[in-house]
This record gives sequence, structure tokens and C-alpha cells, in this order.
Amino acid sequence: MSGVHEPGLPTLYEWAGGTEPLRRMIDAFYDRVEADEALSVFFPGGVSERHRAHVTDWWAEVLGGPVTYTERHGGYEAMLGHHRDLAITPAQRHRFAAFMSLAADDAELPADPEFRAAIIGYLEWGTRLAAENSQVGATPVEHAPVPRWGWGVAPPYRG
Ligand code: HEM
Repeated sequence: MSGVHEPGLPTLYEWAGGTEPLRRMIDAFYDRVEADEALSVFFPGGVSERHRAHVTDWWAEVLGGPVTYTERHGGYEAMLGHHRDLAITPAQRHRFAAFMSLAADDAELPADPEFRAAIIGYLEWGTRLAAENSQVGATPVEHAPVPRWGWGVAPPYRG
């Protein structure tokens, strides 16, 4: 996927307020996951600091921030490798997406419809792809850049 350059608009990363608020969302999300019967099975012993930091870096990069995941954590290929053969069920995927939406509220990320629609669009796409690619025998795209998500059809209104 090629990056979306939207002239005159802040990136979603800038709109979110940078890495710190994204880390708050990821922490709130994994705290919910650790307490959940359906999702904690993926993280025996809890979700490590390393995992939380890496997933924060992934989201920051996707939303148009620094390319740390690509430069330091192995990029798309590493992320794909972490999901192989997890056999994520539709119910688990749905719960994962719902928890992230709740975590965006927990972390008090900007609540405007435009920003939330954009990140939920990525979440829906990303979780469906992760679930598909996690099935035993799946044939995912082996090499790709980390996606760069934009505002899509509903950017902040400029009259
Ligand atoms: C938007 C959707 C998703 C994103 C952005 C995402 C992101 C990531 C990233 C970046 C990693 C690698 C972390 C590292 O480099 O150490 C990872 C690993 C992992 N993800 Fe996801 N993921 C998504 C969906 C899911 C879903 C739906 C599940 C399960 C219900 C899941 C379960 C896991 C597990 C178990 C690991 C491996 C943990 C480990 O072995 O260290 N992910 N995820």
C-alpha cells in the first residue's frame, strides 16, 4: 500500500497527540485483554512491556508518525510472523476490535467523528486481515510496507 499524503491536513498521528496518547490507548486495551477470558489465552502470563511498546510503535507508524516499527522491529514481515497460526476466531476478532474502540475512550483520544471513523476503519481492516492471515494454511501477502492510514472520505471539515 502506498502512503496517503493529504496536503494541508495533520496526520492522524499528529491529531491523536503523538506517541504518548497512543501508548495510553494500547495500555488500556491490553489491560482489558488481560482481564478477558476470550483474549487472554493469546498472552499467557500477561502482555509484556516489550509487546505494548512494539504495538504502540506499529500504530504510530500506521497513523503517519515515526517509522520506528519498520526501522527497529522488523516491519510488516515481523508483524505477520507474530500472527501466523494463531487461528483467531471471528468472535475473538470482534472482541479485539471492540476493546480497542473502548480503549480509545479510556485513553481520552480525540473523540471527534472524523478521527474516530478513521482509526476504526483501520482497526476493522487490520483485525480482519490479521484474523485471515492467522488461519492455519493461510497464504498472506509475504512482503509489504507497513500501511499508512489517512483521513479517507471524511477529513476535518474546511468550509
Ligand atoms: C489492527 C489489528 C492488529 C494490529 C495492529 C496488531 C499488531 C500487532 C503487532 C505489531 C504485533 C507484533 C509485536 C512485536 O513486534 O513484538 C502483534 C503480535 C501479536 N498479536 Fe496482533 N495485531 C492486530 C490484531 C490482532 C488480533 C485480532 C489478535 C488476536 C485476537 C492479535 C494477537 C496477537 C498476538 C498473540 C501477537 C504475538 C505476541 C507475541 O508472541 O509476542 N493481534 N500484533
